[in-house]
Amino acid sequence: MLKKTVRDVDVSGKKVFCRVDFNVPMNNGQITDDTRIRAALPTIQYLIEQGAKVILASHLGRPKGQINEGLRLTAVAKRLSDCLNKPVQKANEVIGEAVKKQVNELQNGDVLLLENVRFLPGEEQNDPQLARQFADLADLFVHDAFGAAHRAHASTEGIGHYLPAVSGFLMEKEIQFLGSALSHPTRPFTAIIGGAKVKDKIGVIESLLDKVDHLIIGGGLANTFIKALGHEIGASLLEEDKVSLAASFISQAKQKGVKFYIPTDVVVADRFADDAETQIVSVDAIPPGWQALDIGPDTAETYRQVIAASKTVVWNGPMGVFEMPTFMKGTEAIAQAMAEVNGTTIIGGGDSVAAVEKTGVAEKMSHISTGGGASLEYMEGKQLPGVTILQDK
Ligand SMILES: Nc1ncnc2c1ncn2[C@@H]1O[C@H](COP(=O)(O)OP(=O)(O)O)[C@@H](O)[C@H]1O
Ligand SMILES: O=C(OP(=O)(O)O)[C@H](O)COP(=O)(O)O
Repeated sequence: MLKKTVRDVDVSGKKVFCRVDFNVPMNNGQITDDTRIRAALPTIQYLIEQGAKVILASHLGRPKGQINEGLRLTAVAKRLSDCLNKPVQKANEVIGEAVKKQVNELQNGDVLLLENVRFLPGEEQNDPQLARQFADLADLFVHDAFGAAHRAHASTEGIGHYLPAVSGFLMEKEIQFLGSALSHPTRPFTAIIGGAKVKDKIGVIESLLDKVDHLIIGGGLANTFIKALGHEIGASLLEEDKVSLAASFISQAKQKGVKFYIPTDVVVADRFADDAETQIVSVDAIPPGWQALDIGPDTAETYRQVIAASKTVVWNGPMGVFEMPTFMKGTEAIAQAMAEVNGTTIIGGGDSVAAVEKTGVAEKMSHISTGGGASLEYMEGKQLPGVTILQDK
């Protein structure tokens, strides 16, 4: 079903609540990759040019309904202002009297960024009262946070019950591209899944097994599968209650004729630090107390060959803790392999995109998606709540 976009409505002089995904990778208060900010600029610039009063809202990280000084959006407002080449006002709260006053003082074309919406527990609970408070600030809801479209939260879904809701340009572009590239993928079709959001992503594997020819597992997610094979994984990141699910995916893959790849060797470290002591070990020889923080060289070479022979590759989730140079080689190898594919390559997710940017091969990808979990769920064929809530054309 086609959804209305910001082009289909009159925004001039209107107060527009625009949800964006400014959940950017940060290190010590510094933004390490601003792809998600730049990706939202076309919608924001359009709203400014049309003379809307722009109220931007985003989450940053997972502060779990509490104020977390390290997760304020101050640096984001500054970077946005630099990108737009115009002042961006920043609210110190998500909602309340001070925010209302700031909104009421906005002139046409002004931009105000609210504080991290996840400072309030009502955001993730999709509390109707909070959604109503957001809606009361504005005349229209523009949803441009594709990366958070799989979340039914107050600022991504709830608000749409109280205001006319349309998509922004980024949301529109992501859905169009992913829809057409993945409806009839050229084969072999390979999906690569890694990263640390194991609970969120492991479920996606079930439906991917009906779609792909090869499924490659890496990153923190791989440990749950290594454990499912019966190996000890020391102090590695693990989702204990997902081990039997992981085992069932390994046998389902066999039945369905899907080639399923789990690391055969890993880089282990004696602690979670760039200057830790490291070893490359087989997955059946992870020493007690050590943690797997990257795929090993044999695994990277196997994965490279599978990727190189594919015609469609979708990748979400780094192969290791790429933020630390010591554990970046696996992710780098996969990024290089993706760059050499003669076919369609799609990479999604805040950290995955940052990793590809860091490796310098971003321009070689067919599509860089701002959503990791969102693009996986979209690929599964799931209805994304943040899209469903938008008005039909
Ligand atoms: N073996 C590992 N152990 C712990 N964390 C890991 C491991 N491999 C990758 N990670 C972490 O996963 C994070 C990214 O995961 P995720 O949020 O799922 O990806 P994305 O943002 O691309 O969707 C990175 O911060 C990275 O350091
Ligand atoms: O970073 C995001 O997702 P991603 O890591 O799947 O790309 C989005 O901003 C959603 O964040 P969330 O997974 O904390 O809801």
